[in-house]
Amino acid sequence: MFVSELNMVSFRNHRRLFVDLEPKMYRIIGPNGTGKTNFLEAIYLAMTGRSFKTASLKEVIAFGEESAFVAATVVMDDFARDMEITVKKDKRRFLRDHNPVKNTSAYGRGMGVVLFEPGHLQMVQGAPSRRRAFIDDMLRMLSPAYDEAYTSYYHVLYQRNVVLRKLRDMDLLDVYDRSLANYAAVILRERLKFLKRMAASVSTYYEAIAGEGEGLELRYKASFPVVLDGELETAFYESLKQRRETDRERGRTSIGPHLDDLSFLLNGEEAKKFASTGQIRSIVLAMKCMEIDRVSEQLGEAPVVLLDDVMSELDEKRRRMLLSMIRGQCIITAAEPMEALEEAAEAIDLIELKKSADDLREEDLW
Ligand SMILES: Nc1ncnc2c1ncn2[C@@H]1O[C@H](COP(=O)(O)OP(=O)(O)OP(=O)(O)O)[C@@H](O)[C@H]1O
Repeated sequence: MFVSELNMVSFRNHRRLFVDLEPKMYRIIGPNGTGKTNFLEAIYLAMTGRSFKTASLKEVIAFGEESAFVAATVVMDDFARDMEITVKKDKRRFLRDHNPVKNTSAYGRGMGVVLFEPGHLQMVQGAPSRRRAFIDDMLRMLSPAYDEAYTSYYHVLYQRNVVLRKLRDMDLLDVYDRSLANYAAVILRERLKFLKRMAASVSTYYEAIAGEGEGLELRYKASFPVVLDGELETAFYESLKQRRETDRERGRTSIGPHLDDLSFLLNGEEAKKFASTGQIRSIVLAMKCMEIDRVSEQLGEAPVVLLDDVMSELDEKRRRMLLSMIRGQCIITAAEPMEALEEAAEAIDLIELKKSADDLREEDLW
């Protein structure tokens, strides 16, 4: 899969930019603040309908403008798809092959894009939300059923929390508990199935990167007692029911997939507490390699890979390992030139692109 054309207008600091791309590796090297990450954000947004920088899409509108526009032609299975997003202050429009699409799930269906940015290096030691986000983002891309359960779960969770804080309506709370249990069971089953499948591949990658014969294991840490037979939904509902009073005092739901965590064990010890910086980087890299593999396997073709400023965080061996994992289109940003990139990737010059986009006529863009 690859992006063959990318077009943006009033997108962050890019007033106008148009580029033709091929299914190969590109590098964008330039000083801080030139818009390298914004360029990757535009690709990610055009493919998925979501930004990896913000939940509030209107932030992508260039300062002082009324709207932002980003469009990409994505070639998948030798078939070109036109993806187009317009964001205004109070509304947004998603078009897939020129047809309006209501939600991001339908918009980005079948699109494969893997992002690796410095924040991901916090996956092992950072807050549990980072680990959940890693699994959730991947599963949402791979499984429409997961995506649906995930969106519904957070919607119901919000409503349950409102009832806990403001109302004393037990019947309503019961309706939310049953609904939450239904979505939680889907989320949990899919997460556990996924972890079981990916554990072996992550540990193989880890050994290849670290090369020290250390065993890496992944463990799911649930916030409530998990039963693994068909009773999961009922068991979670009962746990929620028992917690109603405590949850009411706290004003929030104290168990569920929104609080679960993942832990990494190196030779049986918690990596979060004991691993060295190098070992932690190897774990994250192993997770990313697994992600690229998994998305390729699911889609039957290599995803678009976006590497934002991570090369300088990796040593030469890990850089080369990562580059060797990438089969299809990949766009890599860095503030400074580096040997591995000069050899492997073609340059994209944002300044030159901006100059040539200035020559485009208005009607070519909208
Ligand atoms: N909505 C917006 N409108 C205009 N400019 C914006 C907007 N949002 C961010 N910017 C500008 O974009 C620039 C940051 O761009 P970006 O993060 O892509 O830089 P970068 O080249 O990746 O830099 P670094 O190497 O530091 O990561 C900043 O100068 C910021 O002010």
